[in-house]
Amino acid sequence: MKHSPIIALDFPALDEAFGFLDKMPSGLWVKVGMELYLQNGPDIVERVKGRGHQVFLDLKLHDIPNTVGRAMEGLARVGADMVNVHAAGGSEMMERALDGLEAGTPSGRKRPALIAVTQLTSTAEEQMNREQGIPGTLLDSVVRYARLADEAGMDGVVCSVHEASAIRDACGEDFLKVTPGIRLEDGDAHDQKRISTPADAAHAGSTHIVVGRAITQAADPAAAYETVKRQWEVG
Ligand SMILES: O=c1ccn([C@@H]2O[C@H](COP(=O)(O)O)[C@@H](O)[C@H]2O)c(=O)[nH]1
Repeated sequence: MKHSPIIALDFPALDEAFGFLDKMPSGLWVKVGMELYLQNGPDIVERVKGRGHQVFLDLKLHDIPNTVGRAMEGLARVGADMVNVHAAGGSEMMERALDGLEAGTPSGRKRPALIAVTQLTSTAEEQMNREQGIPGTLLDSVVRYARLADEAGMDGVVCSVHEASAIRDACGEDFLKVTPGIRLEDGDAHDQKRISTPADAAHAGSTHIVVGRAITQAADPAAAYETVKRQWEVG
């Protein structure tokens, strides 16, 4: 199932993020990442949600199982709709993250979706082989992490569009495939290595696309958002 594009609110300050949102339609999916969260604190999530948006809190937790489990218990109270960890932390860490999230979610509130980052979209295969010491193809590594995440009870993964269809085959249609690295045709890749267009993402079976600079740095962000949304919906 395709969800609305998630806009990455990669701004340092609250007033910049809200200034941006003032120009955008209501009822968006937005992503609060480390930049905004660490400089503005947990309240940022409720404040963005108070404006009628759904929030993916992208903190990519990666630590020992006990630490991640306890951190997730706290994060469950912050009010995000989706949170994440790094699959490289291992199955025990992911299981403890899920336990923490379930324990911390206030009664009557839906548990946030929990997804695991496979290989960052800024990682290229050669770099993975050389720097992480993981041999073989990037696709194999991503699918392996996706299976591990599925077995640990995660609701889905963060991957690039290039791996989405293989993950659908391995983990099923309902397993979330949240895909950053989205660019409009001929857009600047910046630091991303595995990029794709919204239409490619729709064809590959992404369930969510995450779009930052292609919208936030556009001359007309609202128009750029509409273009992304149209291409994603039409596929
Ligand atoms: O593998 C990953 C995981 C997370 N991200 C995040 O998505 C956005 C992408 O921003 P762009 O400006 O569209 O490149 C950004 O917030 C990253 O932290 C990712 O890119 N890749």
